[in-house]
Amino acid sequence: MADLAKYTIALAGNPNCGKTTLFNRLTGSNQKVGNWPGVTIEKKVGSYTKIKPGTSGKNDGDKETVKETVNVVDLPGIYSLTPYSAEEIIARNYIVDENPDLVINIVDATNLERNLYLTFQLKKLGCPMIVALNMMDEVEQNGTVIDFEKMSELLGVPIIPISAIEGKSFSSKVAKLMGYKSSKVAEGGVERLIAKANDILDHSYKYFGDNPQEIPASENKEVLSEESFEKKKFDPALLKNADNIDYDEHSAEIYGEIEKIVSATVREGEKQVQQDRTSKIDGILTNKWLGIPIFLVLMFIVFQLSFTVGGIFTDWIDVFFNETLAEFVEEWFTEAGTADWMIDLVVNGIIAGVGGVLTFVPQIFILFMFLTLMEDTGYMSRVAFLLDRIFKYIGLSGKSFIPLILGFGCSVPAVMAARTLDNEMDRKTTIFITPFMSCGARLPIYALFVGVFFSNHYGLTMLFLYLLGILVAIGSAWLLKKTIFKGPSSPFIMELPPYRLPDLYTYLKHIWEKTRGFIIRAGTIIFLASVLIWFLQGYDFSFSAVEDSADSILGVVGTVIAPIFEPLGFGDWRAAMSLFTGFIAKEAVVSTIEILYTPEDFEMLFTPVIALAFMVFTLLYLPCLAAFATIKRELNSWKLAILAAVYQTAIAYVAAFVVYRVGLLVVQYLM
Ligand SMILES: Nc1nc2c(ncn2[C@@H]2O[C@H](COP(=O)(O)OP(=O)(O)OP(=O)(O)O)[C@@H](O)[C@H]2O)c(=O)[nH]1
Ligand SMILES: [Mg+2]
Repeated sequence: MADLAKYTIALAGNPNCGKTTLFNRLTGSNQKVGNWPGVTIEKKVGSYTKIKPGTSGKNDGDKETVKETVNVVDLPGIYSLTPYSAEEIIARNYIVDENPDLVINIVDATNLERNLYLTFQLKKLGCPMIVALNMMDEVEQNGTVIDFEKMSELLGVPIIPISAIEGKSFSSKVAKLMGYKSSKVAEGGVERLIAKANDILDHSYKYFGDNPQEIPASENKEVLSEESFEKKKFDPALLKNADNIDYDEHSAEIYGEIEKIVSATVREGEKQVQQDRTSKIDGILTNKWLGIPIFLVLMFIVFQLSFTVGGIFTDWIDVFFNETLAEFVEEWFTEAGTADWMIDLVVNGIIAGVGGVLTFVPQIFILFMFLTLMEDTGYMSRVAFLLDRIFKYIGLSGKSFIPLILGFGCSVPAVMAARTLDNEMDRKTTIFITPFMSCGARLPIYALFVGVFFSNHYGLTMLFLYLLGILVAIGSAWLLKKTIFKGPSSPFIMELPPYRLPDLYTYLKHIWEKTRGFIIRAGTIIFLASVLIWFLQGYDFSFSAVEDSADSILGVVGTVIAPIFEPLGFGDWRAAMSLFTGFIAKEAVVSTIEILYTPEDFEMLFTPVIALAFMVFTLLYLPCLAAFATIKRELNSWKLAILAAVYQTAIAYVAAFVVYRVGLLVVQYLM
């Protein structure tokens, strides 16, 4: 098999038209799909293999099968080739500069008028292309009929109707089970699309030019002989002018043309299934008064579920690590005559540290289930819409809310998602405030503390922490927009996609990927952090073992630092050091606590008020190393990145102080 890719196909289309869904189907990848525009912000490359023409003589002894690799590039969505924001420029430049051998232009068939504009521009550019008319399942549900052949003739490009979500095999069966009306027209569409793409690649058919007459009619396509076969790119000279083309020239005429094509080829159905469903659901979920309370109640339910349902599994895992596994290893090692320090490292370092984090996998899993569902159904863009009113008031675009919600998962992709904001000041502000959104890695910290100190009010305490994060983010945005990132904000133009059932297969795969990521972190970075913490708490500066961990390296350093946190209630050196290891990864706070504290000490040194102040501090203080590095990269400035970290930590300090003091007063007067 050839190692180097022989061909490259680029997937181009409007935002939210299903490019990544198709990409995942074509290449077996698992890139992020979500029901809102602007999910993909970087180009992603995957590949599939095809058989080299003339080599597939199955029973022909002479000819072995030679496979060729076709690279498929998933691009961010664009409305036109005159792009505005960073991720649109990536997509546009890829098509213009990298000369892909073929562009598959994915068109949302439920929204032809808007989507075909890009098709016209791609034609203007002159690259070889096919149109994949996606979402055919939805088109058919409405009873709409499209005359593809005629449309293909009028447009001058081959058109293949597909339903990327039904894709192939397992997924399509699950899609049906989930209530998807499978699309008759699009059945096998993805396979037909691949065949057509291969056909074009094999024969270097050139479908391009503004002039449909130039497109070879199917019967007199130039078929290359096997010997003379060589990869032929379309004439790059055509693209030399790519930068000089005024893509928006004659846009009124183009829209006129599109209207003609659509009215000549589309017979609208009677029903408007998606629209009706969407407006019904939106009547409640985006209601002016009910919208936000419903969102809060949903969050509360999720936290409560993660505690009650996840809690059952959490207990089992806890018993497994702290009793079954720890005892087994200890016995086994003792019998084998393993050195005491080694037993201590494995049992009290690794098992306690890594196990302490893994205990919370079920809780994380349930939270991810909800967040992913929010993203996949389209509810997330509604929340953005609801909060737009508040955001507008503070001068920030509602678009900022998407990176913010992604921040509930992990700050790294969330900070990157701020690229979708075209306004530079809005983008920087969003990057600054995204880490205030409580990421998944912080959940184990709360789960640990809330489980011990607030088990009767689990959902409420969690909701309080998450809301505090949101409020601090909003307040900070207001402050930043008034000071260092002054400037007008761009209007919110995100369209609300129709509600869609997620494709169960992709959905489960996404949750699994996220959970797996969490488990892998526990096995790698938390593993190493646990070993390090174990060493630092067991040895002093001359590397000799210490009896009392207060004399250890960690103990000595911690004792110097701890007074800083005294006013916040947790001036204990162990708590202080856990905040430091938390910079490596947030879960390491839990590992450190598990390694350093005995359960008795833990419950004695923390009270509910101190626990709350501690959680508030971990919620708001500087994010982990990976997030910090991302912030630095995206802001492209050490100065700003450090400023962000200092700002976040200062806010955390003040907030934890307030919570602690107010908490003490409340306890004093009420209890
Ligand atoms: N009903 C239906 N939904 C689809 C189909 N293809 C994609 N979707 C859904 O459309 C939404 C958007 O899909 P994506 O693949 O993320 O779209 P994209 O074009 O990559 O979007 P951006 O990366 O934001 O530009 C998701 O909710 C998909 O599940 C389809 O054929 N039928
Ligand atoms: Mg995408």
